[in-house]
Amino acid sequence: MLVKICGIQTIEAAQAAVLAGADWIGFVFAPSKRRVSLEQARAIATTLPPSIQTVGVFVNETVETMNGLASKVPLDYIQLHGQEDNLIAKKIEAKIMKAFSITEIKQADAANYPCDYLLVDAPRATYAGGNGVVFDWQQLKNLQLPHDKLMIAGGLTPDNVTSAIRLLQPTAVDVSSGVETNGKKDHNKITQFINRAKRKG
Ligand SMILES: O=C(O)c1ccccc1NCC(=O)[C@H](O)[C@H](O)COP(=O)(O)O
Repeated sequence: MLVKICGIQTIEAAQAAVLAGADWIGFVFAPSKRRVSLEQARAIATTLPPSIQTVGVFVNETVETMNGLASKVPLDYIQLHGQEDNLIAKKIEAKIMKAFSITEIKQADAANYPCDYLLVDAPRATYAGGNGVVFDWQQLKNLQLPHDKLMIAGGLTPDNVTSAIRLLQPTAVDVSSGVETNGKKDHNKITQFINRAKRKG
């Protein structure tokens, strides 16, 4: 099981994710309480070992801005978290995670989207993502999405991640709010989440 810890804003939180065995850390460049600047993301990225990959999260951003940040941070993946169409994805100069809200996803659109991972998230709320809301997993189970590209998110926590994995059999899981305490990344929760997702300890 691959794990992405999203909304990283400090070197300490990034190191906790690295130590716990995360596969990706996410930097949010969209409107969010977790938004980071290019400089913040770059300062964190320079401390990372090659074992972990970086993801930049964007919502309906211009291709020029996304490709610019991908080369400057640098970013291994761009996560398209808005209503970006296939043509946008084809112009991205990084690997791609495409996020779909469970209320907007259409099976054919998702299955044909040119991306490395299909991320299914909860409905948009205050922000496009990172709202800590669980959706009805049965709705996703009813869609026929390729399991080898499937990533799930939306209100996952150390307590529910095992059940979500058992039911949906994704390749990867993604979390932000569920590994925070009082709005800050909680290193113990990061470790617990990753251990449970990867069935360690
Ligand atoms: O995390 C954010 O603040 C955010 C804001 C705007 C767009 C996307 C955002 N996050 C994207 C993610 O990949 C989150 O990990 C995902 O939405 C799950 O978040 P959560 O429900 O808080 O675990």
